[in-house]
Amino acid sequence: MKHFKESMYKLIVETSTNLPPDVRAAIAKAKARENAGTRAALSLSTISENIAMAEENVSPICQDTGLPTFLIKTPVGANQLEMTKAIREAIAQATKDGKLRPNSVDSLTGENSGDNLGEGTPVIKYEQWEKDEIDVRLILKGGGCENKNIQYSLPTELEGLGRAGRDLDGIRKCILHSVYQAQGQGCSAGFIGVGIGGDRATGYELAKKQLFREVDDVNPNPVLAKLEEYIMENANKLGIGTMGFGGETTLLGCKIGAMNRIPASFFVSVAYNCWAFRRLGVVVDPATGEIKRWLYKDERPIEMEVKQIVEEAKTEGAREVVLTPPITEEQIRQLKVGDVVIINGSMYTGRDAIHKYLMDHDAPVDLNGQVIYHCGPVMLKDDKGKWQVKAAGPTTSIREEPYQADIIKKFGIRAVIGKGGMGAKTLAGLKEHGAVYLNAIGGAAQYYAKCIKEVKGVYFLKEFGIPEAMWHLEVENFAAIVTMDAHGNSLHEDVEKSSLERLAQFKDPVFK
Ligand SMILES: O=C(O)C[C@H](O)C(=O)O
Ligand code: SF4
Repeated sequence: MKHFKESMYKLIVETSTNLPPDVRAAIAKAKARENAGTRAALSLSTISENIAMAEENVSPICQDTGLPTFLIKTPVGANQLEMTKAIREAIAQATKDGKLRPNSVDSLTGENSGDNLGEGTPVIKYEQWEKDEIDVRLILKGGGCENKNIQYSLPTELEGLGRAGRDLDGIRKCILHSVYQAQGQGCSAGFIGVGIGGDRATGYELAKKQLFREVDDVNPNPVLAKLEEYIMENANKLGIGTMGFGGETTLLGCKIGAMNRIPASFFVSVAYNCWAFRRLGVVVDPATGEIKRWLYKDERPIEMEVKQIVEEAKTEGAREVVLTPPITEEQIRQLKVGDVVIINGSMYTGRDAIHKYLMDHDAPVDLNGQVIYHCGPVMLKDDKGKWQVKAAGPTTSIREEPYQADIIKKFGIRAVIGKGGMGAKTLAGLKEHGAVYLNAIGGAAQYYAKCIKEVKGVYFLKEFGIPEAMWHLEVENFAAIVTMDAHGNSLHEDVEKSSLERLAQFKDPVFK
């Protein structure tokens, strides 16, 4: 097993930087369904470009490299302790090399371990089998989509759909609802794994296991195969679309598994995965630890499609407005939902720790007229001690909802960039104080990293760690869409409302 650690390192880097062919094909198919020039088509073009860039740069597709989760099958008698040790070393090395973001945070102290190792991270699960080879599969599932996982306990009442009973039709309603409630916040279009039955823990485990299936396999259970087909067809009628901007594709894959339950419990558990569905595997020789073959890596003729998509990218007919901070209130009041804003100059990252901190402390810099970017980047110091941006897409903004309006007011911030939209309190704050919310494309971490020309400084790095620190960035041509303006309009509110109306069309029983 001399080469096992090296094989695991290769698997981690490849999973973080190179999306598997089945996922790419699903995204290319989605793009083909959208009308050219729409926001959805533009977003999918950016996503496709980002996928190609990540592969070329051997850098993370998305800055959130998630919770590494390994599923391993070993021959009877394989030394699992030795394998775990090698995996942990490979994880630490990949983190040091900027292929993974340091993502392991002490839940009590908030301290980031810095190397992705800690109590419960990474997750490694072993099973034994009769074959004389080791099968290692890895998923890097980010936090934004993980937060959109949902578990239903039947019977239940669902908004838009009414009563969901303890039968196949109740299950159908839960799954449709799970896609609706995620809106664009888990970086739609997404993939879902569904677990029917079990207890609360094994139900979610079964749901996550479904994510290891190939996107276009057919469920061996004909009842579940029919349900998967139904969900794929109808969830895409909800109109939530890529990033929640509206559009034809909301769901890219649906895989359902079932297990027994005990009489009193009936759970339907849904694991939501963003479009940046990083899942790969290898078959390893148990004697040498070398990779014998890759899994999920069939050859598909999709490269052409990706290139073609990139060429089409500039078809959007929206108004483009260039802004250079500090931005004035007058400039902001002229913007409206749908405008594309191009930022040149300074912006500051700020996410959960910074927002909480700024509520009752001063900012380390003058934020008047400035732009806050909800982003936890992957950063590496080069030989000269200068910070380099390895990946820098937006994080889910709704987590800052309790703070955002107050912080805009307190510091005179004019624009907030993030993804997934924000709520009523922020919308009112934008109107009152003259600010806008700009939606960047979630997961497009290479695309945005390229717009960052320089890291001008960093605050609170020691206190909060790399993802949560406040990074002062110099950007050029950083594009984002106004989805909440200073006049009380919110695209997110509109899409949520219309998708709820559309959800209601699935109220009547289908599976009796
Ligand atoms: O933590 C992040 O960078 C992003 C997160 O995955 C999210 O989707 O909000
Ligand atoms: S930012 Fe979006 S694409 Fe990246 S991990 Fe989070 S949900 Fe996935």
